[in-house]
This record gives sequence, structure tokens and C-alpha cells, in this order.
Amino acid sequence: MQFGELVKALAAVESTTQRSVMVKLLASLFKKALPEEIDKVIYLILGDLRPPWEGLELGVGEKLCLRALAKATGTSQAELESLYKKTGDIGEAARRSLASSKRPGLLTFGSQKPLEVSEVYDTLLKVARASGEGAQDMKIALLSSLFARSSPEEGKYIARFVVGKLRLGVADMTIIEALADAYGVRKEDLERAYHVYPDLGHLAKLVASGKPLDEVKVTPGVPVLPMLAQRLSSSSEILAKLGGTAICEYKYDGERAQIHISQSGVRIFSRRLEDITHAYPDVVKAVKEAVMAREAILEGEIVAVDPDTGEMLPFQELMHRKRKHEVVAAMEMYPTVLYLFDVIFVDGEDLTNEPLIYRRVKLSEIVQESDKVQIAKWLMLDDPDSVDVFFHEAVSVGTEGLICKSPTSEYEMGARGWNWIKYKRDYKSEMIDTVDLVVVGAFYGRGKRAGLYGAFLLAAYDPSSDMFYTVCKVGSGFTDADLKKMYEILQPLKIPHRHPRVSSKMEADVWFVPQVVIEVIGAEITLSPLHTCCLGAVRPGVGLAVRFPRFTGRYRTDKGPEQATTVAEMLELYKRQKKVAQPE
Ligand SMILES: Nc1ncnc2c1ncn2[C@@H]1O[C@H](COP(=O)(O)OP(=O)(O)OP(=O)(O)O)[C@@H](O)[C@H]1O
Repeated sequence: MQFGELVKALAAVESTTQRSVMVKLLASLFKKALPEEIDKVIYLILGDLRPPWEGLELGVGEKLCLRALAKATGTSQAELESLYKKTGDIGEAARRSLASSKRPGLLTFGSQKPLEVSEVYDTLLKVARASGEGAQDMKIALLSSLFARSSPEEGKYIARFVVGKLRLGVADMTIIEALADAYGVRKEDLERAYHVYPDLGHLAKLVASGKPLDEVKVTPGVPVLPMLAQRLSSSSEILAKLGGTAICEYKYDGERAQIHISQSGVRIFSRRLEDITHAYPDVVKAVKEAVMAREAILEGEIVAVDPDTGEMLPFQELMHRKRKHEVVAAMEMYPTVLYLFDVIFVDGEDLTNEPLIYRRVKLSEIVQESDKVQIAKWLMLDDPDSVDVFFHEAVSVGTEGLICKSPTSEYEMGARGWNWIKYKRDYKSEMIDTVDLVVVGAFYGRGKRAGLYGAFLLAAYDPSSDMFYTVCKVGSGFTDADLKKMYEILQPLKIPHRHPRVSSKMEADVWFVPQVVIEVIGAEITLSPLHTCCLGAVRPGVGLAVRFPRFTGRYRTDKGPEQATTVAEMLELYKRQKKVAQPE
């Protein structure tokens, strides 16, 4: 196919205001393409030389594109830049400069064979693959040779393409419809294949050469469209919807990761199927050590954790991984844990049609849990109260709630069905004041904190029973000096068992006589079955906890343990919290 033909179709697509017309224009273009070039036509229309999840970049900025144009047209770079400024469209600048150019090179437009789609595509692929020393010059030479041979209108689209500003507004679904129309295949079949293998160039080639779409299989290295969840806000509704029994899993607050293990190594894809492997070298290493399979596709959530305590941190802390030059430092400051919740392919076996409960068993068979790779915490539950208790536990330890799943459901790629239901709160609360809590126990430190305590078990005071009830485990906010000081002041208070005036469901590594009081602030006060403060006061079997607690730096030496925040005050604070709508 001549490139000019593609360009004509693009101009028509650009000028239409109706989606149905857009589909028709594309379908008639596809019909004219040969099977060996249809993929190239499609990639060029979509503005990416390969499916986006391959992460291939052209590496051509506006400056470089203008330099190539200058070389091809003989127009000065300054002139081109002002043309670009004036029109605001690099394509228009290219078109005008090509139209008025005297073409200094050997090749003069109109005096040689017209450009073919394949030539344009193959040259652009070379531009993308040029790397190392001399890559810039190579890119300029390749591009200017293309401009030198293109008509003004062709040059316009090439320029827009290379700087990533094609902006035709053609979505993957539009291409699917046009392909179905052009080749007489069912849209649903194409869609299914796309969920399994989201590479429209590849799929187009198959249908154009008359190959059946059911040949498209789950393939390690090629991301599948993720299964998504619906949402409900009561445990009884959720159980009813799932047929009475659910696999309830913690809903971790991190980045969704689709992990592919194949001959070529480990690759990680995001929720939007971008290749994010480079951001998580630590996860790659941990996966290699923990997963016993030659080939596999696993799903999980990557969560940032406090390096000193291992406690989960909010999702925002993963942002440090997004800047390339910060990854190494971020690995140390914000290490991660991968919580795996599904497996959809293992050593040649496609598990997408197997029930979730089977996939869960398979997951535990192939994963050897470590500090960095764990299986998402889950329970099989069939009564709403137990689901609620588990939900409150999940929130109090720093997750967003639960995802409840049908034990018999298949892995539905790309679908947002009722087999996965998220159970989150509609709002979160904001803790409005600090609290003064008593240190009743401690947990040994790891890493930098080895030899000291890494986290402390804190309690509120109840004057009516003269007891201390636990509300949180805190490890954040302590400087190195604080940790040393805490160790020293707690040493004389060490006892071999829980103090009789302390009520705790948690087992600390070390127990103390309740005496030291410290000031703590948290994100909010939540319900939690893990702590004994106000147990049953709001809900049966559930107490109150401080979520994401941190030490403010204030030792309340002016307060004895009986002057610490009381359980009644904790309840009052819980009730008075500001309720803030949850972002969706
Ligand atoms: N155990 C789990 N099972 C499935 N997903 C989980 C689990 N834990 C955490 N998640 C995350 O929860 C997400 C779904 O809920 P959430 O409301 O946070 O996502 P969203 O981006 O708003 O919506 P969605 O991903 O459903 O479009 C998943 O995409 C995944 O990243």
C-alpha cells in the first residue's frame, strides 16, 4: 500500500465528526492492505510502532524532528522553529516547509517512486532501534531521508507521528470494529482475542490471513487485560451476590502488578499494561527466588513498606519509584512487598478457566513465601459478621478493605463482573488530635534496628478497671537516637510475661511494666479486631485502633501511665473524627 493512501484516509478520519464514519473509513482502508502490511498500517494509525506494553520508544523529540526537516528541505532551523511557533502544529510546519522547499538532497519529491507504508514503517523502526554512540545522527539521517521523499501532506503525518502528536482519537475499540467489518469476523471474537493478546497489529495480521482467532492463547511475556471488580458497601449484599460464600482477600493499597516469568526473564506490567519492570528490580529478584516455575503469569499488588518495621505504607510512597534516577535510592528508603493474589498460567498450563479456589491452591504450591513475596491474606467466609470483622482488621493494618471473590469463578480477562467485589469504605476519617499512650510491649528490630526494638505495642488506660488496653503497634517516627533512648528507658521495666494490668490479643516479643508514656498521631482511628481498646463498644468482637500511627517525638515524662489517654477518650475521638469522602 502506498503511504499516500494511508495519509488520505487519515485526513478523512480527522475531518469526520461521526464515529460510525470513522469506522467505515478505517474498514475500507484495511480492506486494501495486504496481510503482510496490515499490522504496520494499524501501528501507524495508533501512533505506536509496537504495542505500547513492549515499551519501544522512537526517542525523537521536537528539536530532532525539526533538524531532520531542515536537512531534508534546506529550510533553516530558525525558520522552521518560528513556523512551528506560529502554527502550533509540527505537522503543519513540516507540510509548509516541504511545500516551499527546493529539496537540496538528491531525491526530489515527484521524481521517484512514491513511498510505501512498509518503507515508512521500517525506517521509523530503525529510528527507534538506533542506540548508543552516534544514535542521534543516525536518527536524523533516517528521518530526513523519509522527509526528502515525502509529499507535503505525507510529511505532515510523519512529523506528527514521530513526536507523538498524531492525535487522531482512534481507540483500540474503534480499530476492532473496523477490523471486524473489513474481514467479516465477529467483533466479540476479536474482543476476546484482544483481552488475551492486546496487540492489534498481530491480531489484524491473523484475521487478514484467514487464521482462526481461537489460536490466540495466553502467552507468558504478553500481558492479558486484567480482571476488574465491582463494588458494594455491605457484607450481606456481597455474600448474597457471590452465592453465600466468598474468598475474602485483603485489598492492598499499592500498584497492581501482572508478573510474567518466561524464558526471557521476569517482566512486570501495570494495571494499564505498561512495562514497569525497570521500577522494581527488587521485586524481579524476589520473584526469581520465590516462584518455582519456568513460566508463569501471576497477579499481585506491590506495596511500599516501612524498612524498619515491615509495616505497610500508603500507596503514595511508591511514587519514588517513578523517576528512573531515584529507583536505587527508593529501593532502600521505600522497600516493597509483593502480595500475590492470583495465578493464571503455569508451565504451559492456562489456568484462566479454572476456578479461583484451584488457582489459589496452585499459587501456594509454586510460591515459597519470603520477606518480599507473600500470598495475599485471605479467608473463606460465609457470614456477614465474620466478613465485617475481617474487613476492620484489613483496614486497621493499613489496607483499603477487602476484595471478595467467588470461589468458583474463572479469571475473566478485561471484565468488570460480579465475581470480584470490592468492599471499601465510602469515606475515611481524620484523626483530629494526638494521643498519649503507654508502652506495654515491644517487637525486636530488623536491619538498621537489629539489637534494639523496632516497634512498640501501645495501650490506652481504663480508670474503671484500672487496666491498659492496646490500640496500636507503632514503629514510625522514631529517630536512631529515639530508638536507643527507648531501649534504655524500657530495659529496667522488662518482665517475662504480659503485665497483669494489660489486656492484649497481640503477642509482643518483650513485655514491660506499663509506665512509659509517649505521644502518637495517626491517620485515623479505625475499628480493629486486633486490639482490645473499647472491644465490643462499637461492634461485637471489634476494638479500636490507630491506623498508620507515628511517634511525634514527645516523651510525656510529665504523665504517669494513669494520666495517659483513656479508652473513653479514644471512643470519643473515634466518634468525633472528621469524615472525609474517599477518592474513587
Ligand atoms: N487481593 C486483591 N485482589 C484483587 N485486586 C486487588 C487485591 N488487593 C489489591 N487489589 C487492587 O485493587 C484494585 C481494584 O480496586 P480499586 O477500586 O482500588 O481500583 P480502581 O483502579 O479504582 O478500580 P479498578 O481497578 O477496579 O478499575 C485492583 O486493580 C488491584 O490493584
